[in-house]
Amino acid sequence: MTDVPAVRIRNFCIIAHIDHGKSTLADRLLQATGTVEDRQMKEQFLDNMDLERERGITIKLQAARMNYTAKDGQQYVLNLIDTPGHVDFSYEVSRSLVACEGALLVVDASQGVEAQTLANVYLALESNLEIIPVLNKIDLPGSEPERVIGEIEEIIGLDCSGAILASAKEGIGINEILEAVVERIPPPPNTINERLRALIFDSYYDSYRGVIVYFRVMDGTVKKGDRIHLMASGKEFEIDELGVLSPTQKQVDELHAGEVGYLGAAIKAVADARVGDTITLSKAKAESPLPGYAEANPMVFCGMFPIDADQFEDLREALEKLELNDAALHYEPETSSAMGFGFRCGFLGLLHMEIVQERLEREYNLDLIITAPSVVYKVITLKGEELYIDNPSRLPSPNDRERIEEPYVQVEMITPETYVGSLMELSQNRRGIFKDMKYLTQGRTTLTYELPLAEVVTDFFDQMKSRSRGYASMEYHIIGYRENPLVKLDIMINGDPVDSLAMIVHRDKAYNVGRAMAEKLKELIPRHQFKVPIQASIGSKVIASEHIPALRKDVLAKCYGGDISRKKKLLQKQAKGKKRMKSVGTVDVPQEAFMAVLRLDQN
Ligand SMILES: Nc1nc2c(ncn2[C@@H]2O[C@H](COP(=O)(O)OP(=O)(O)OP(=O)(O)O)[C@@H](O)[C@H]2O)c(=O)[nH]1
Repeated sequence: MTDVPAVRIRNFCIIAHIDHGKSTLADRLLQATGTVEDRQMKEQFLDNMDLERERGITIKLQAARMNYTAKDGQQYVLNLIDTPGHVDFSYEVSRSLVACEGALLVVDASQGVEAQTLANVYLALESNLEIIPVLNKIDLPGSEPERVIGEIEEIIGLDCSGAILASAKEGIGINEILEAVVERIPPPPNTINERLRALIFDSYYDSYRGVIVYFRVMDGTVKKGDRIHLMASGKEFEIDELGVLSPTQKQVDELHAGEVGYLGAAIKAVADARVGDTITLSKAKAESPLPGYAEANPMVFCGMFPIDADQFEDLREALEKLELNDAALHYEPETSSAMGFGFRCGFLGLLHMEIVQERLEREYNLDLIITAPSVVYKVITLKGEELYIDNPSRLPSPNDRERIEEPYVQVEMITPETYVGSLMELSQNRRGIFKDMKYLTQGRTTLTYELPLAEVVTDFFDQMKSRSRGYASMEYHIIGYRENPLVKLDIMINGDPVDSLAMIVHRDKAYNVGRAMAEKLKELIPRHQFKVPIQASIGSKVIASEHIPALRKDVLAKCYGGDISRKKKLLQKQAKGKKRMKSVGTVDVPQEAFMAVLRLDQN
C-alpha cells in the first residue's frame, strides 16, 4: 500500500485486565473510523472464536486496519493489534507489543489496576511503548476515575496527566482516544530501504489456504509472489496471498516498513511459522533476525485416554489437526497399565489445557478420561544425567537419583486488604515464600510470593478467587528450577498400583496428601460387589488406607415385580453414569477420581 507514508501510520494495542472493556472499546474504534458499518457490527468483532466468546476471554490475537482523518486534516492508518489477556499466552502478548509503538492502557474506573494489567504494562514499558491511560466505564455510578488515576501513578509510576476518561459502552471519549493515538504515539521508523524483516505476531490454520500469518513489517518491503525465508524455522515459502485486515482480509500487492498485514504461502502447520519468527526474503536475507524469539515450551502436562479404546485413532487424528493450528501443543503416545493407550499432552498453562480438552470433546466428539495436571520435574541421576520428567509415574527410583528440582513461579496478587490474611495463609500452605507486600490506594494490597508451579497448577487460582470473593487477581511467571525433597506418592486400588494416579509431592506434605487422597477416592469411586481397598504409599511403605465397602444388594432388586420399562430406565441411568468411567482392573473408576488431587481438603 504505497500511498501511506510511514509518518502517517500508527501501530498500537490495547492492554486491559479481563472484563475492563478491551473488546468493547475496539468495537467502538472500528465503528468510529467507519471500518465496520454499524449494521454489520457483530458484537466484539475481534474475538471471533466461539470458545472465546463463550468464555469471554481473548485467546487469539488479531489485527485491524483503520483509516482515520485526524483534526489536522490528514489521513492516518491506525493498526490495532489485539493482545490475548491470559497469563498462559504472555509470550504472544510480548510479541504483539513489539509490533506496536504505543498502547492504550484501559482500566475500569470502577475497579482499578489488576495484576494482569500490571504484567502487561511492564512488558509494554520494557518495549518502550508510548502508553495512553484510558479510564473506562465512567458511565457507571460507582466509577472513581481520580482514585484509579492515583493508583496507576502510584503502582506503575506512569504520568496520568493526559489520561482519557471514557465509556466504551456509551461511546464517550472515543474521538479523544483516536486523536491521542495520532498525536502521542510515534510513527514507525522509516526503514523502507533496508532488507525485509517482518515479525510474526499471530497465525492460524485455514484448511483451504494453509497457515495464514499475521505480521508487522519492521524493515523493507514485502510483495506478493516473493519467496520468503523464516529465520528461526529455516523454512522457505512463496507468498501467494498478501493483504491487510480492514478488519476482514483485503488483498494488496505490497506492504512496507511500518505496515501490518497477513500472508498465505501454502504453509502446512503453524509450527513452521511460529509467533516471534522473522520473515525475510530468500534472495536478500537480512543479516540478523529480530530479537526476542523464543519457543513457547509446555509447562503443564496431563494424560488423555479415550474411554472407549476404539477411539484411540480418532484421538490421534484430532490432536494432529489441533496441532496444525497450535504450535504450543505437544503430545506423544502413552501407554498406561491402568488406562490403556492414550497420549501425554503438554500445554502452556491450565487455561490452554482446558481449551484443548474442550475442543477435543466438543468438536471431535471424543469421550476422554483426563489425568491430573503435572509440571515438568528436573531429575539429576546418580550417573549425572539430567532428565525432564513430565509424568510422575516415570520418576526414576530414589536409588538412581541424586536430586529432584521443580519449576518455581513468582506470583503477584492484588487484593482488597480484608483478604490479605487469607491469601497469605493459602500461599504458605502451598509452600510459598513471601517476597513483598505493598499498600495501594483504597485499601488494596499487592502480594508477591514465590511458589512451586506444581502448587499453582492445581486449584490455586480457584482458591484465591473463592477466598477473596472474586476480588483478587493474580499473574505469574516462571523464575527457574529449585531443588526440594520431593517423593513419589503411589495409589493402589484393589491391590493394583494405578500409574495415572501417581503424583510427586513434597516430603513434608506426603502424609497429609496421601490420607486426603485415599479419603477422596473412597468418596468418588462407587461401591462394587466386592470390598475395594485403597492405599497410598511411598516406596513400599503404606501411609494411608481406606476401603469401599461392598454393595449388598443388586440394584435391580429394588424394582418391584417385572416392570420392564422401569428396569430399563434404571439400567440406562447406570449406563449414563458409567460413561465417564474407566475400568482399572476390576474396579470402575470415574473421571473425577483422576482429578481428585485438585479437590483435596488440605488447604
Ligand atoms: N458500563 C459499562 N460497561 C462496559 C463498558 N465497556 C465495557 N463494558 C462491559 O464490560 C464487560 C466486559 O467488556 P469486554 O469489552 O468484553 O471486556 P474485555 O476487556 O474485552 O474482556 P476480555 O475479552 O475477556 O479480555 C461487558 O459486559 C461490557 O458490556 C463501559 O464503558 N461502561
